[in-house]
Amino acid sequence: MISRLHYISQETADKSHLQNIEEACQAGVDWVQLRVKNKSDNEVLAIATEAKEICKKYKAKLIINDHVAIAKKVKANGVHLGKEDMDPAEAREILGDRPYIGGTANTWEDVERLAMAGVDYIGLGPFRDTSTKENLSPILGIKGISAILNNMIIGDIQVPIIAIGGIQTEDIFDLQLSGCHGVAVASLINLSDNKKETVNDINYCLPDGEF
Ligand SMILES: Cc1ncc(COP(=O)(O)OP(=O)(O)O)c(N)n1
Ligand SMILES: Cc1nc(C(=O)O)sc1CCOP(=O)(O)O
Ligand SMILES: [Mg+2]
Repeated sequence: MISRLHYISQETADKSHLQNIEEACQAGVDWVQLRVKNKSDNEVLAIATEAKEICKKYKAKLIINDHVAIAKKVKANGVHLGKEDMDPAEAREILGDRPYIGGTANTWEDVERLAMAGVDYIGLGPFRDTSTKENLSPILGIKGISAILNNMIIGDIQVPIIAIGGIQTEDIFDLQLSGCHGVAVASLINLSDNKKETVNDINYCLPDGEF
């Protein structure tokens, strides 16, 4: 089952990826994407190994951003791959059937391509501007996201869509009404002064149940 809330790790001014992951898990997230940038493969592997232990303790799924070999080594629950990353079909060959493979889309053509490639979910964004990621694709807003979701209905494409990029709690009802399966957030949780309350508020806006 693809969770409706995807928590994305970040280093913040005073906390490491691992500290933020532990706090997010304590606050109740059950899907953690480890997104480490600008570190060597060995450093990412070391962080991923510890992240796996934290996720195991809290029964959360661990998804590794970008690094397929590291996902395999630490027996992560899946990988998230962007346009510049490994092709999802190649990742499937390496990882086998079980792990989740997610892909990033910014356009309808991206969604069609990823659906054909057999990804398990699609991260669709950016919803709005955000300083969490460099070199953002064009901003979609609710109109852009709704247009793509309508095309999916017309084309009978049924891959869960996870909206991403600058999402705040008050955006989530509209995103959910537009047909998104869920949302992915980094700074909303990582910078929160009360992570439990933030996670509860996000979950309140998302329906229960399986896709
Ligand atoms: C759920 C989700 N959606 C999109 C992304 C972006 O992935 P990518 O395009 O590979 O960019 P980076 O995250 O690697 O900068 C994501 N990570 N998660
Ligand atoms: C990792 C990422 N990918 C995006 C995309 O549009 O593909 S936006 C984004 C950043 C998400 O972090 P925050 O919730 O802090 O904005
Ligand atoms: Mg990437």
